Amino acid sequence: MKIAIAGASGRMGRMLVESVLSTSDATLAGALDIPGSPALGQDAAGFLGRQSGVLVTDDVRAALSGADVLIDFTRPDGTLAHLAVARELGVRMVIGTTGFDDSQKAALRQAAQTIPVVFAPNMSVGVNATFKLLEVAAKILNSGYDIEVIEAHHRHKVDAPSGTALRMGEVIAEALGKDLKDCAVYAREGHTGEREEGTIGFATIRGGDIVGDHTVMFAGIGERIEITHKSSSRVSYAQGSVRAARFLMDKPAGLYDMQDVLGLK
Ligand SMILES: NC(=O)C1=CN([C@@H]2O[C@H](COP(=O)(O)OP(=O)(O)OC[C@H]3O[C@@H](n4cnc5c(N)ncnc54)[C@H](OP(=O)(O)O)[C@@H]3O)[C@@H](O)[C@H]2O)C=CC1
Ligand SMILES: O=C(O)C1=N[C@H](C(=O)O)C[C@H](O)C1
Repeated sequence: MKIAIAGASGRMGRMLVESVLSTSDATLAGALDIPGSPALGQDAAGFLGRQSGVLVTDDVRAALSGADVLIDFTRPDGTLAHLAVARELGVRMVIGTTGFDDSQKAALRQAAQTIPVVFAPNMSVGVNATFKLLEVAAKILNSGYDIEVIEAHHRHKVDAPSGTALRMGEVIAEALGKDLKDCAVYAREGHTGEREEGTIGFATIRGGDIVGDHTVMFAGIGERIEITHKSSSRVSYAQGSVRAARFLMDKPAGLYDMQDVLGLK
């Protein structure tokens, strides 16, 4: 697999460069970053003290020209711009970026009619297993339990709640036969009144270098159940992304997620 990486000098981009270079069936085919990035013109593996022979560029076409798959962990507007070029060139995409609004998600779905795309808010096997556990828990604890999703991330994260927390909410809502849009409570402040039955609450913590923690609490009377996943390194996201790239190699156009990649559907 010839893999290009967008956001190559970002936190995930660097982890992806390292993962691709250490994967025997993968080669680094391109490294993209945003215009003005100090990484432009540098070797993509320079931060590791290594030479990959791939220079970081802001020329999307050049970065994608020799690639089978683009792995993109950037920002929604950047991802959609890269997706337009990937679609033209027939390059598959693995998208880990979070924070898309509904119209941006619609644009993504449309592009996936032409090229195969894996789009997932969390590429780790552990989080995807947790989604399954939540589905089971929500079905069993379907009444008498108040559901709260609590997430914590590093101080640099720009979107909230995290894409993973939102997906957890969607998985739970779906298991309960609801739409998250109708039952989510994203903020509480001041005189909020009592908790409304059947809602799913979200709480966000931002601080330091926390990689990514998610807890779902099912709070009943006399007991509560908590299902927690904690990331201690971004390596699981990067390895999941490479696995997703491999999955896409023989897939037709369409929108896939990590549950498809891991065979959990
Ligand atoms: N699905 C998953 O498993 C995971 C998803 N994520 C998501 O991935 C995204 C990136 O996270 P992270 O690596 O921590 O972020 P960083 O800010 O560290 O990296 C983002 C990279 O993209 C570049 N960039 C920023 N804006 C644009 C743009 N408009 N167009 C092109 N490139 C751009 C940045 O350049 P510059 O620094 O110069 O601005 C940087 O190189 C986030 O949305 C995050 O939530 C993160 C971890 C796991
Ligand atoms: O920004 C991050 O760091 C992460 N973002 C993803 C999200 O929004 O869920 C995945 C992971 O939690 C790390």
